[in-house]
Amino acid sequence: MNILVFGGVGQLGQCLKKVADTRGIEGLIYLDEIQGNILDKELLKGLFEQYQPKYAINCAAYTAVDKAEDEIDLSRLINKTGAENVAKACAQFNTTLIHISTDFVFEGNLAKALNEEDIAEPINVYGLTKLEGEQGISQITSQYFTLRTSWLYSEFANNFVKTMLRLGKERDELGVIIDQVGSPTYAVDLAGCILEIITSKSDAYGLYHYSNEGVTSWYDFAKAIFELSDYSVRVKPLKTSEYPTKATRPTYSVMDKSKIKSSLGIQIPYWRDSLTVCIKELKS
Ligand SMILES: NC(=O)C1=CN([C@@H]2O[C@H](COP(=O)(O)OP(=O)(O)OC[C@H]3O[C@@H](n4cnc5c(N)ncnc54)[C@H](OP(=O)(O)O)[C@@H]3O)[C@@H](O)[C@H]2O)C=CC1
Ligand SMILES: Cc1cn([C@H]2C[C@H](O)[C@@H](COP(=O)(O)OP(=O)(O)O[C@H]3O[C@@H](C)C(=O)[C@@H](O)[C@H]3O)O2)c(=O)[nH]c1=O
Repeated sequence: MNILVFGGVGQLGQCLKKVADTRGIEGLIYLDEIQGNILDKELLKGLFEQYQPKYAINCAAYTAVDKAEDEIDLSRLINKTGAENVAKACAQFNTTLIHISTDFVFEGNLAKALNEEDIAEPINVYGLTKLEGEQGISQITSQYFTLRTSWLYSEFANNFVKTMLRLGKERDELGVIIDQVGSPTYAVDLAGCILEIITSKSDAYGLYHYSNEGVTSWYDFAKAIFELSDYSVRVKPLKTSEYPTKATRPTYSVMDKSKIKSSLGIQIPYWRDSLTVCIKELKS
């Protein structure tokens, strides 16, 4: 069984490789942005003809949240048009699409865990273009799983955990935002979830929320990163207004994961337990 992985050398792509190799799952083809450029329809057609994939996993995305504010066209091209291109190829070749989206589709102004039925009202360009991608896919094929996730980190590529550890080596004190709350997600856990969906051969297609269990702020997350890594960095709590960024981020972006647990039987680890695993991997 062939499985095409677009964005196969990004953070989630590398986590998929790690988990698939550990579990002995074969057939995944990891494509970088040249081998599997989701903007090149002819290239996609050739790949689908060659591999006749049962699944395509779309991890390819424009993920630079602040930069997206100045690069709306490029962000939309990759997150909307690119996702739609993959969906069209999937529809043509009877391939199931597994697509990844984000908690940043929500405004995040309510202290409530949001489910898949809640209205998405993005407050930044990245979130808007990811929502457009989700919507485009659902109009092209019914054979898709879109998984919204949040605050991804891992031992691979760039992410908040690795940024904190890098800055923690350079500075004695760091200021980190305390009034933005969400659920960190170990990308290795998300990769495991994706592979469970594939191996279960589920046809319960649709939109799902997946993050690690529990809720925290970026500040508390940073504190936990340093505690578990035995770094003696002082972390200063900042209000959002004290750490200006180009893109506005949701204040409360916690997702309700009941649907993925009940419909697909996915078990989800608690964020701090998974962070402990990741920090151990980074130390080893
Ligand atoms: N990171 C996070 O915190 C979160 C991510 N997500 C979503 O999860 C998914 C995976 O994210 P993550 O692995 O962290 O992101 P990464 O940025 O690590 O990986 C995305 C990959 O897509 C590649 N890419 C960009 N443009 C194209 C293109 N035209 N064709 C093919 N590949 C392309 C990038 O290549 P290059 O680097 O060369 O541009 C990169 O390798 C994305 O859909 C993202 O929106 C959701 C919530 C949180
Ligand atoms: C580096 C740094 C960041 N921050 C804040 C800024 C921001 O509010 C928060 C996280 O910053 P980052 O830029 O690392 O993360 P950011 O790019 O906002 O992360 C988001 O990425 C996209 C792709 C998603 O889909 C989201 O789920 C989410 O993970 O931490 C500090 O307060 N202090 C710091 O030293």
